Amino acid sequence: MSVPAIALTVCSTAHNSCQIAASADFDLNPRASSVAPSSSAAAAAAAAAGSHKPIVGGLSRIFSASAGSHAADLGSFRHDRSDELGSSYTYSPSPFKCREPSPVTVFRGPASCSGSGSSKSPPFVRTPREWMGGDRRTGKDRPFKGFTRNAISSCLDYASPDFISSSRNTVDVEELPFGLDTSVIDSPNYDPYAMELLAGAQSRHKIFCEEIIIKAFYEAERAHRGQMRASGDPYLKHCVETAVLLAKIGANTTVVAAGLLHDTLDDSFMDYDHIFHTFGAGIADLVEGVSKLSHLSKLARDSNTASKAIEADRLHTMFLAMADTRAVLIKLADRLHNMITLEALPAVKQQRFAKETLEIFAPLASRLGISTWKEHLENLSFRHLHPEKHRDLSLQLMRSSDEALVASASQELGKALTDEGVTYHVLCGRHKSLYSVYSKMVKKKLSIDQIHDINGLRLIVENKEDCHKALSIVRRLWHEVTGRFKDYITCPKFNGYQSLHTVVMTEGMLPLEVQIRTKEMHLQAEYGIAAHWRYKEGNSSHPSFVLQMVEWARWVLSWQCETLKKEECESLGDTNLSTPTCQFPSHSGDCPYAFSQKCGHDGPIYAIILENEKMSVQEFPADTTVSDLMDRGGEGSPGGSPCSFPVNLELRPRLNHKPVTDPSQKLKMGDVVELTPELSDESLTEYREEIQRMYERGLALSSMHG
Ligand SMILES: Nc1nc2c(ncn2[C@@H]2O[C@H](COP(=O)(O)OP(=O)(O)OP(=O)(O)O)[C@@H](O)[C@H]2O)c(=O)[nH]1
Ligand SMILES: Nc1ncnc2c1ncn2[C@@H]1O[C@H](COP(=O)(O)OP(=O)(O)OP(=O)(O)O)[C@@H](O)[C@H]1O
Repeated sequence: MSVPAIALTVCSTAHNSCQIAASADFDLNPRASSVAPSSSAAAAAAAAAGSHKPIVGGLSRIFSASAGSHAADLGSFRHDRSDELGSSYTYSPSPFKCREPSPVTVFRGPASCSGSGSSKSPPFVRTPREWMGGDRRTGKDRPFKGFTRNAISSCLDYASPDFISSSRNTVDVEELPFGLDTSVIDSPNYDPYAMELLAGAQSRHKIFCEEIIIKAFYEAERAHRGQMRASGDPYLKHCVETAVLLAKIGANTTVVAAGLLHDTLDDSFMDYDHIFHTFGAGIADLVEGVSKLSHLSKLARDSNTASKAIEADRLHTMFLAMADTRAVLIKLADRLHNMITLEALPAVKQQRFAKETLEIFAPLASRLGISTWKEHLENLSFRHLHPEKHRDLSLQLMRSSDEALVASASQELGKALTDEGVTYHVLCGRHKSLYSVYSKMVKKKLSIDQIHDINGLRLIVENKEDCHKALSIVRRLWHEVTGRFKDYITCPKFNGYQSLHTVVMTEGMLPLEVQIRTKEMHLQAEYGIAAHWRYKEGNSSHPSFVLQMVEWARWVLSWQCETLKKEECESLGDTNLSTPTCQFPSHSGDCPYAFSQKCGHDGPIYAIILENEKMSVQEFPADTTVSDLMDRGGEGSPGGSPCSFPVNLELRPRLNHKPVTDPSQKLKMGDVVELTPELSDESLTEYREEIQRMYERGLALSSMHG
């Protein structure tokens, strides 16, 4: 596939730069540093992602004390679905729930939705101005009025150059650019913690000052009010943290708003229509996409798909193929925050989530090129799956890696290159992540002392000649370790990978791997056949449509993450910010990224087959219909349906939770097909009788208890 190089370049290093920006937030983060002669992507991303302006004075201070440390978060976790419930849960359904709510959350205190659960009409049918009710005029009896208004005014004035000196620290609600639900703000049960969360988010990323984001925040607050996580944290915190993760990798307002609302469909009274009417189709579809992915993930977890390599691999592909890539991004952020706060769950569930994260979500992050998230997900999973190994290796790594080494070596090399007149595009470094070190030791049966790339530098120069000049400078600066030099430029790897590699000994007697390549070689190493995610996935051979799809997904993300894209383009000396010619996710016929056009007729389809509540991810030819699926009964398994039902039982297929009315309907990637044997009339009668008996027993019991 011909892929415009620059757009793809952006994605890759953009994520490297955000790796740096995000590193302040996570203690398990890969520590990376970079020096670039042109505007440093790292510094710029750090500035964009971590702008800590004191916009709400005391508020932001309160927040940073509590939310700045993720260690403090390690007590909370979102319970993912009904089966995860322990007996300690209380659950109070709202009359406004449009779909069966998932008992994911623990409801404490007044278990109402939006504080309006007792109202006769859904709160969101009122106009925004109607929300301004009585005490808006009087200004009385608003427990957190000043508090709330300060937060809001600060955020609205945030971009103003004279904000700091401005004496105006409140704003009238009339001035807000959209109607605010003041019933939420004024509710006697209102928790100031929500405003602290908003102010804290604003201090961490300026996107939280945008109208649409504030609006999404209030809707999320309304939806999740009264819901708590297992740790005791308000549920809203999870939504905010998910959105902050997205903001920090440069996601745009649509994605961040959908991140705030990502659990509303599954875990609150809110429905698609409400989100659609309030925010439009873009955000509503994304939230729905995340909900769909959550359901699939739950099915996969129940069926232990993570342990079945082929099915797990199909699942990655399916996730990318069936949903808007941005929904996958939100799901990944959701999972990352859940992993950060995994401690609150019982050990068995920690294991299950950690395994699924390692097998399904970390590879997805890798495919999308979000290396920071990938490493976090892996490290956190590793810590839960192998706590002792994690601890031992952490201790060993403290000896083998030096925080300052990569940064100082990078500076030293940068200076030497400049002195010798060798121009370069990027000079960056990284410390190998804990899990990556562990995997390499296991895979290659090595001790930690035999891992030479724990500290690494990468230099991207203009041409081959400069590669060799740079190599000789490296050799002059440090002692080269014998036998570690590899010239993949003269002898490219079988997949076309090209680069010069060497290992040198630094002053502190720690090895340092140096990779030197040109821009073109780097693109090949990030996006071509030699792409890093494929290299890391090892021998797995993917159909071409999967490769195209991953390329497309990565590119779309880089396009969605505007900040990063721009910075990265600049850091590679290119400002050609090409945008797609067609509207995501559909493509015009001539769109070079229209992978679906190419694979539409001959690419296989992966669908989820549910039988007897057991799930499998199966592959079918492109044109498979529901009736083909039914007819396959007996082909694969003697006397059975595609999986296990005997042919003499008529199956009642349901496609994506609805009965199939047209069996000639074609299956699509990611479809969920339920095959349930038809119950005989006698069985149905028995079921009805049993239900009647249960009902009567219930009546008798309730009359006994008055
Ligand atoms: N993207 C990409 N990177 C590669 C590929 N092969 C090697 N690399 C990079 O180069 C590094 C070192 O590779 P090699 O010099 O071949 O080293 P090795 O044979 O794996 O042995 P070690 O240095 O001990 O890991 C890896 O850690 C990767 O970062 C490839 O096919 N694609
Ligand atoms: N010497 C280096 N300098 C800078 N970045 C590097 C270097 N080596 C690898 N990277 C990048 O660091 C990220 C993490 O890579 P990781 O350490 O997990 O694997 P790897 O070193 O590339 O491969 P392997 O573990 O097989 O040696 C990837 O984006 C990779 O491209």
